[in-house]
Amino acid sequence: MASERGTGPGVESEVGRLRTVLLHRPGDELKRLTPRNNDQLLFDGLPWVDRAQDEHDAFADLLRSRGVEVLLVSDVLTEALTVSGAARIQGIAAAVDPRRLGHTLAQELSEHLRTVEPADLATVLMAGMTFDELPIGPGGPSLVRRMHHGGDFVIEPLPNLLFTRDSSFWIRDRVAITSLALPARVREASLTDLIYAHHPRFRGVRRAYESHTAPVEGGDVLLLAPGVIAVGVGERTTPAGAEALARSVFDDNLAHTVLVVPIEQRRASMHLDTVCTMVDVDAVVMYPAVAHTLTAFTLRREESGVSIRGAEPFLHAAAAAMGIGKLRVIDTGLDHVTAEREQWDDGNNTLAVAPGVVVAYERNVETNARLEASGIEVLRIAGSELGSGRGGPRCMSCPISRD
Ligand SMILES: NC(=[NH2+])NCCC[C@H](N)C(=O)O
Repeated sequence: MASERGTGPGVESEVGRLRTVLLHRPGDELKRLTPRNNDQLLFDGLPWVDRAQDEHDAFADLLRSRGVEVLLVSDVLTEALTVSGAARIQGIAAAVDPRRLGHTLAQELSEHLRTVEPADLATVLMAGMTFDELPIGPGGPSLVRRMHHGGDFVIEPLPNLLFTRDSSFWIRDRVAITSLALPARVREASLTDLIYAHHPRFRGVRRAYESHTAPVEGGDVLLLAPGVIAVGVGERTTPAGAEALARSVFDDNLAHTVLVVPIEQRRASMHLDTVCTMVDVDAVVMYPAVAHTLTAFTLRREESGVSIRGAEPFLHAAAAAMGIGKLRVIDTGLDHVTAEREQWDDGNNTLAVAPGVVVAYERNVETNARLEASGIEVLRIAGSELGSGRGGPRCMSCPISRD
């Protein structure tokens, strides 16, 4: 079981020594991708699954070699489903959609899934199910069953589960279950919700941000310093989501300042962490094209309510909120084309395992060289297959405990 307790949960920064992290080893859900559905499922190609798993294993091993405890979604999900009947009911209810299946089939399928072993149920919840795979006999007549093609999904697969950053994140000792913006990802949060509600390891953990309406995704949330959070607003997190998150962290005393950062609404910059991640307590790596144009609204908790200032340059607003003279930007100084290519390949999407030590994709040769020239230690991983989902080391990890 992955449930022996290591360090207690809690995350207050982007860079404190990483103790425990939640990853998802890509599995059968990636085998569902075809040239017809990959766009909708938010992959830019069809990854070679075995190789993606090798790359991911190397990523997890690298983290372990640095003393990080790695929890895998499939393990904690299976464990939660094993110990809790309520978890099973919750997972099944979120996966079986009567609007799509009709009542007859939805009921039959739910009944069947209640009898399935936890590990197999976990697989169905992650990898989905096709009509061909429906294990149940004809039962009552179902027009739905007759009219769908065998390869159609009875339960949609969740290939983006790989990006554990987006479906939950921690602020201090609380976990936030996010509200994902795009249909292909909405159900992911039902699994993180289930894990944190029912896994014995997380018993008693309180929630942050309980709004399940306005979209907020973890890739948009950066914990710049204790009490200071940056939230990107663009393709995923909405203004209403950022506002709701700010109010909620103020109410719960988890932060005093939230910087709301508008980012371009396009795929290349879908989350704030695709253009900016922290590499040290006072340093970020940023996509050069936006480094000096990014702005921020500063929301502050005041006695009289919430004040809003700005927008003003992000780097100034951030340094002021963090109480430091200057937020260092590692100047990747790249020419436009290289910078754009490496941004697309998640060169700015680094995961800090300690201040000044980051995991990065090896393919972003120039960005990594600049990071090293600035004194940052870069731990390189392969990502030729993992990267086809457009996510790097930060997106693929949800820190649960940092010093
Ligand atoms: N935090 C991140 N940048 N996550 C990347 C998520 C990639 C995923 N394919 C999506 O489009 O949603």
